[in-house]
Amino acid sequence: MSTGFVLDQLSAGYPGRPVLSGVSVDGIPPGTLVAVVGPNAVGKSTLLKAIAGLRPAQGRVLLEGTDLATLPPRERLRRVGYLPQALPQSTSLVAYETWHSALRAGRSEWSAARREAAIESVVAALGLQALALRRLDELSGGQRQMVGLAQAIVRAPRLLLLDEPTSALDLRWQLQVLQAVRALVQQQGTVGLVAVHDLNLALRFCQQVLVLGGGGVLAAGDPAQVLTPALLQRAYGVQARVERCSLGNLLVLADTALPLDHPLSHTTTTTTS
Ligand SMILES: Nc1ncnc2c1ncn2[C@@H]1O[C@H](COP(=O)(O)OP(=O)(O)OP(=O)(O)O)[C@@H](O)[C@H]1O
Repeated sequence: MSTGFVLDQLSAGYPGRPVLSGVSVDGIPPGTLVAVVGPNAVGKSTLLKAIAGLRPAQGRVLLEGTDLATLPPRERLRRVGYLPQALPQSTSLVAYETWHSALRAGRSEWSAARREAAIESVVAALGLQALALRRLDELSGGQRQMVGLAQAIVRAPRLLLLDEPTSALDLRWQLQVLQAVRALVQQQGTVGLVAVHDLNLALRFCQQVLVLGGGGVLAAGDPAQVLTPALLQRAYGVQARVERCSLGNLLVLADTALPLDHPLSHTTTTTTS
């Protein structure tokens, strides 16, 4: 029985607008956090939605040897946790109730005690104690983003898809959230795909990176090897350096935006059909 996560020739898009064509990813082992990166509109959200089963797609998504398209919707919901890019709706429910709803929908077989324990564990991991009894319509954008993240994680999915989970978070919470997500992924043997714009977060927290470009995969693998100045120029149309900081961590320093018509700029590339 094969383990981990495989994308086999996945194509997805919108009526009259193909976005991704033939995206393949070799077996990603359990316990791996993968950064999905690339310029605006390249298809990061489309990819995560297609994997989650929220957009029609051609090709196969295999998780632990199972083609997700063959699963009944309820079972797919159980195995796949998805955090959309949009912040959770502002409702009068308190955060704790939204986590319970997520468990009722995705883990109805769990006992009440197990559900309570799952919520407590995620609240502790993300540091959300102060938010548990707050109404969503009284929270800031960043606080709502963290509540939504807990909803995706609390069901202990085997595949976690997070679309820009740190976009509304301050510096401290970006670190706290990605540290917690990486630890959960490793402890639970989950595969996590996280769309991020901040390449330094990808370098710091993700074991693999998937760089999208031109309707497919531009590069994939160990972030420290993949995110080179040449790749950054090709993918984003920027001149950038990758240097080690005083702690020994690699950092991307983007220096110059190349002109839009620069021959190596991604902006000259169109998506394939
Ligand atoms: N509902 C939709 N209908 C038609 N086209 C769409 C729809 N949603 C997205 N698109 C188009 O699909 C392409 C990919 O969008 P997507 O949101 O996947 O990009 P992204 O890489 O996540 O971008 P960003 O970094 O800006 O969030 C874009 O050209 C976008 O305009």
